[in-house]
Amino acid sequence: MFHHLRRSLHYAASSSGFPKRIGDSFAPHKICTRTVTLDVHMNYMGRDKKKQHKKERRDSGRASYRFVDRTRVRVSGGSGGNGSLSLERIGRKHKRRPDGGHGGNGGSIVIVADEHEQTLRWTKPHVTADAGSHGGSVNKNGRNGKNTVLRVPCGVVIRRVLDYDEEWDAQNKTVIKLEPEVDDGGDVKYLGSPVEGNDEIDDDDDGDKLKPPKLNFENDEYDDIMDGSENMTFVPWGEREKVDIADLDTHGSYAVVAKGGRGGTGTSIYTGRQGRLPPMEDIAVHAKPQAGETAFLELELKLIADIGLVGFPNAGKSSLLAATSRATPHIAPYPFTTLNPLVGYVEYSDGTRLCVADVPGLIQGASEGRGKGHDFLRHLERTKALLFIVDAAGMDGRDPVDDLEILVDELQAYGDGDMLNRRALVVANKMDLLEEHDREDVMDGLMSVVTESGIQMEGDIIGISAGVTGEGLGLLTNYMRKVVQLSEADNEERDESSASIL
Ligand SMILES: Nc1nc2c(ncn2[C@@H]2O[C@H](COP(=O)(O)OP(=O)(O)OP(=O)(O)O)[C@@H](O)[C@H]2O)c(=O)[nH]1
Ligand SMILES: [Mg+2]
Repeated sequence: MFHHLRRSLHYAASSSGFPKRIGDSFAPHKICTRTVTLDVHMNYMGRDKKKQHKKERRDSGRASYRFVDRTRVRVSGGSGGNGSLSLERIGRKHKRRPDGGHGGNGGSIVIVADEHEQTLRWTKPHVTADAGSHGGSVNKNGRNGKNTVLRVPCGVVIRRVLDYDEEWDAQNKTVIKLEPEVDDGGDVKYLGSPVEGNDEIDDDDDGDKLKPPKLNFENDEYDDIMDGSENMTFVPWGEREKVDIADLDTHGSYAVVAKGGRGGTGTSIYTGRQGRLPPMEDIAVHAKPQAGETAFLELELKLIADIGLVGFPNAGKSSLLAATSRATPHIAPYPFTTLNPLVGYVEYSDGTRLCVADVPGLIQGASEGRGKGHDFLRHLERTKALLFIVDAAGMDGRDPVDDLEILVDELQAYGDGDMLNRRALVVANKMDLLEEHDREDVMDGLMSVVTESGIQMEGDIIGISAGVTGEGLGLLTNYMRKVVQLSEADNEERDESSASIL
């Protein structure tokens, strides 16, 4: 059938002055043939249609990407290539000239902060870099393996989970690999395998290939093992010691998290040396490449925004972001409409712009983790200023003054308690629903909370209507810029004073 169609196309093409044969190098002819036959395929073959449909569905899902702000990944640098043991025969004599090339080095894994990235989006649990290729005869050195670059958003903290035989050297900021212990009997054992009577540890009984015990979390043995060994250092992933190895907070900052292995040395290193070659066994030892480093990492994103919105669910945070920036957050009259932090940019006529983070609503007990409080508060840690927003009309039967008190208490209780050591704005939203005299009461109530608590408020409390009339938004955006400028000046001053102390 298709053959038939192609032929008719062929005739059509030839009659219109196109080259005659299918597969001819003349481009228009090729294009014409391919597009038309593909269309026909789609009509007659359901499979292709299904494929396209699937692709469309996939693409439509991509538009609203999944926000991931915490992930675990295992990274391994590539191993080096073997050095070549080649010896070139010279003439007819039993003379050999070493001509083996060196192995290439393995690629490393590099994590780079990129301002165009929004989320920790790759999902591979184990990322590896290219291995170096082997050296060859005639002095051919192996190619170095390519580095694998992982792009992450700015504000990612990289934590390394220490393995059972690793230790953190805080002074040099490196991970040290511990040597296996050798006991009195000459047996080698790793620090992580002090479990006595576990036959699984050394099943081939050659003493030097001791592996850490495999812990089976599903059966009761695990508890027994943990009870019986006080000095045991082998602990499951989740409970192991973690160390911060990098904080990628600016665009372009990077960290090499797993180095590639060095390539093996080829025999060409002995070219031109006087005397006999060392024994082949020795050469072979040096020709062996190094394996790449492996590391278990935890990546955690802490948004870096100029202003963070702090408020109860339904206070109108997303409405404010939508009214002042080009961001399009979901807005709806039920709590926890926003489930993932979202960033928008407020633009000013002079070209400056502010990055504002809409963080999901906080509730009482958020500082203890209630309502995913820890996950949301984390994103406020690095903001330059805070914007407290309360629902002045109390639409959910809440009281704006109580709300502000609770928010302040929660921020105070979170982490080191330094959340409130930054400048802030206090905003009363939904003012369109209030009568004139009610407005004054609310403002007075909020003001008393501000004076009692430790909020470093800039200017007055601002009344707005983010979702309906838009009143007060112009004033608010001006205040937002001012508060960020003041906060930047504070930070510079602090940096200067700390530098002068040093
Ligand atoms: N009358 C009035 N309603 C508003 C105003 N601003 C927001 N709303 C309404 O309040 C409801 C909640 O608004 P959101 O912007 O989704 O609130 P949110 O703080 O982002 O809520 P979560 O995402 O659940 O934390 C929506 O139904 C809005 O239409 C306002 O100024 N006046
Ligand atoms: Mg919201």
